Amino acid sequence: MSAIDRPQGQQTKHQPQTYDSAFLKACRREPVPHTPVWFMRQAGRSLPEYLKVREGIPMLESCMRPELVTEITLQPVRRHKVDAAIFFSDIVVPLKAIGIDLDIKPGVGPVVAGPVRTRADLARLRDLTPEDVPYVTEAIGMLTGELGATPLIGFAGAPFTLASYLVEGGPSRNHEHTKALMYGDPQLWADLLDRLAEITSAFLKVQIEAGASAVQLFDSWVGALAPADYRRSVMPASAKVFDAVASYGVPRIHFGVGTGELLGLMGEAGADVVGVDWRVPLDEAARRVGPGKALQGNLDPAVLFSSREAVEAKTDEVLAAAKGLEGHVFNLGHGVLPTTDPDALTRLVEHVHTRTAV
Ligand SMILES: Cc1c2[nH]c(c1CCC(=O)O)Cc1[nH]c(c(CCC(=O)O)c1C)Cc1[nH]c(c(CCC(=O)O)c1C)Cc1[nH]c(c(C)c1CCC(=O)O)C2
Repeated sequence: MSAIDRPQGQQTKHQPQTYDSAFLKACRREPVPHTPVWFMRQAGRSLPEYLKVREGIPMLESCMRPELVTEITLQPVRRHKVDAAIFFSDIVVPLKAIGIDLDIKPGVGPVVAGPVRTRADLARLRDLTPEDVPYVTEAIGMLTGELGATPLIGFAGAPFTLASYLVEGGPSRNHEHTKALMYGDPQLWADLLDRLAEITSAFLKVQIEAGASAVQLFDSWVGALAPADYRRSVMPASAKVFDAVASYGVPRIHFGVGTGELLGLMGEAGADVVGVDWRVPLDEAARRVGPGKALQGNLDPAVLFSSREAVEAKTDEVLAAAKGLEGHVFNLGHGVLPTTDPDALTRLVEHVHTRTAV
C-alpha cells in the first residue's frame, strides 16, 4: 500500500477539512464532482492586486513577510475560484535561508553571487532547519485558517533545477557548467544533488507540518537531459525527496518543462501525480507514465492570448485527452505568463468546472 492509498493522512495537522476537496480526490485518483483546476504561477504579475501589494518590496523580502505571503497566496483563490492555493514563495528561498548569497533579479530570475562548482563550495550548503524559515511556518498557519476547505500546495525546487542555478550562478539556456560537473566529476555531482535533496526534503517537511495538503516538486529545467542521464544522475536525488515525505500521506506532484521523454522516470522517482507540459497530449502522457498515477496539465499558457472561442476549443481538447485518466488535475503546461489577461484565467476555471461537472 503506498502512502497515498492510506485512508487518512496520519499527522493531518494538514487540514482534515481539505481531505474531500476535488483537488485531493483527483490526486488520489478518486471520483470527483468536477475536474479541479489550479495554475502554476497563479499568484504574481498577471494580477493588478499583486503588483499593488508588491510595490517597492523586493521578491525575496516579500517571501519573508507572512502577512504579505498570505494575502498574495489568497488573491488568485478569491479572484479565479481555483480549487487549490499554491504557497507564495520561490524555489531559492531555502538556499537563501541557509546563507547562500543570492537574489532574484526582476525579469531575470535567481542570481547566485558565488557559483557552487568545487568540493569546498559544497561545504557552504548546510542543513535547513525549521528555525531557518519561521516565516514559512507562520504564513502557512495563517493561510490554512483562511483557506478552510481549499487545499494549500507547498512546493520546492528539485535537486537538478536548484543545482542548475547554483552551478551556473543564474538562469541558463544550455546548462553548460552544470553538465560539465555532472559528466566531469560524477561523485561531486552526486554529493551535490544528495545535499540538495536533504535541503529540499527539510523545506517540504516544514510546509507539510505547518499545514500544506499536497506538495509539488518543480524540476523545471530537467527536460535538458536525456533519459539515461536522468536515471543515472538525477533520479536518485529526486527519489530521496519523495521518500522523505512519503509517510505524511499527502499527494506528491512532480513537474518539469520539456520532459516528454522523462515522464515515466519522473513517475518512477516517486510522484503520485505527474505534471505534463503542453508538448505531449495527456492520453499519450498516461501511456508513458503507466497506471497508478494521476496527471496534471496541460494547456499551453500562450493559448490564453487567443480568442475566447480558441481558448475553449483548446481546453476541450485537453479535457478530451484526459477522459480515460485515473485522475486529472487541470493546469497549464507551465506557469501563467506575466501579461496574461486575468479574466481569461477566471473564465478558464469556470469553463473546466462547467464542462466536467457530473
Ligand atoms: C524555475 C522557478 C523559479 N521559481 C519557481 C520555479 C519553478 C516554476 C517554473 O518552472 O516556473 C517557483 C515559483 N516562484 C514563484 C512561485 C509562486 C507561487 C505560484 O505559482 O503562484 C513559484 C511556484 C513566485 C515568483 N518567483 C519569481 C516571481 C516574479 C518576481 C516578481 O513578481 O517580482 C514570482 C511571482 C521570480 C523568479 N524565480 C524563478 C524565476 C525563473 C523567476 C522569474 C524571473 C522574472 O521573470 O522576473 C525561479
